[in-house]
Amino acid sequence: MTSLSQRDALTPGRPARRVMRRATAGGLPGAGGAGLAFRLEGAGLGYGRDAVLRDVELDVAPGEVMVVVGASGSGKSTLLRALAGLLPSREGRILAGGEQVTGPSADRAMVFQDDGLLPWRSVRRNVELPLSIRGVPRRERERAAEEWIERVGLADAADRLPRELSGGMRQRVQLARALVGVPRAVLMDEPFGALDAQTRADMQRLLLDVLRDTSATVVFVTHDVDEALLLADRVAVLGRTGVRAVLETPDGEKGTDAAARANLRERILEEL
Ligand SMILES: Nc1ncnc2c1ncn2[C@@H]1O[C@H](COP(=O)(O)OP(=O)(O)OP(=O)(O)O)[C@@H](O)[C@H]1O
Repeated sequence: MTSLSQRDALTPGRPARRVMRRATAGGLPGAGGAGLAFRLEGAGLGYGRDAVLRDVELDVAPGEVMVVVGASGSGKSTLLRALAGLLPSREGRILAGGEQVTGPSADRAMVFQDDGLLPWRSVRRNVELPLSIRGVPRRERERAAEEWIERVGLADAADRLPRELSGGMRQRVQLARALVGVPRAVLMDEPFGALDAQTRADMQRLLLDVLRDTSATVVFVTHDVDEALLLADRVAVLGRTGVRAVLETPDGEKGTDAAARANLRERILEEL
């Protein structure tokens, strides 16, 4: 069993504070639905002969923002890949919405640090992509893309190519592309890691703002403890081979209670 300290034992199925967020499905057919619950049961993950994470027990409640922190190489991206269905578990089970994860799904959108946008497609066409793949009729996907491009503040850049955008703008496109299809979960791997401090703060605010209107579950990987405190409902700390602790952020608006926040920050740093 992974070393979850007693005081930090997670509560399986704990209702997320943000479960009641409104889904902006934008009328898309087959889109949306409640946030996805994830469950890892004795999961073992690794590459070839090398085990990275062993015997991981973790529950992510529908609609919550679970931020995963840990030292470099502790397996944060590995965990995220497994939730995305890009890496099979070697032991135990990984469940999404009660079903075993066997591969990627449109229900689970990913956002990476390096933007992964298609360089030959404009902002507009990149944002439409998940809807095109799903066969959403042109007019509907154009309308949904337009709405999200506006939402992330890129209305004036909709016809530009990715190379004509700043790093922060490219991450805005990624965010719009991830959310346009109204996924049930968004898996984010250090999405703001390469941005300067000011752009990063802007993106964090934008993310909190757009998530308020979705019911998607979010699993967000970061190195940055302050980013974790700002965004998380709960923070999972990875140690050498597994989840060391799962810590709840204070109730109320995230990050507003300075003393509780400082205390939690200390505890996260102790566990790292
Ligand atoms: N494709 C791969 N093939 C083999 N080993 C890999 C692969 N990807 C990652 N690893 C190894 O798995 C371990 C965990 O890597 P992972 O990228 O998940 O860690 P991380 O916590 O996300 O690190 P960082 O914070 O530096 O991004 C590392 O030892 C890494 O070298």
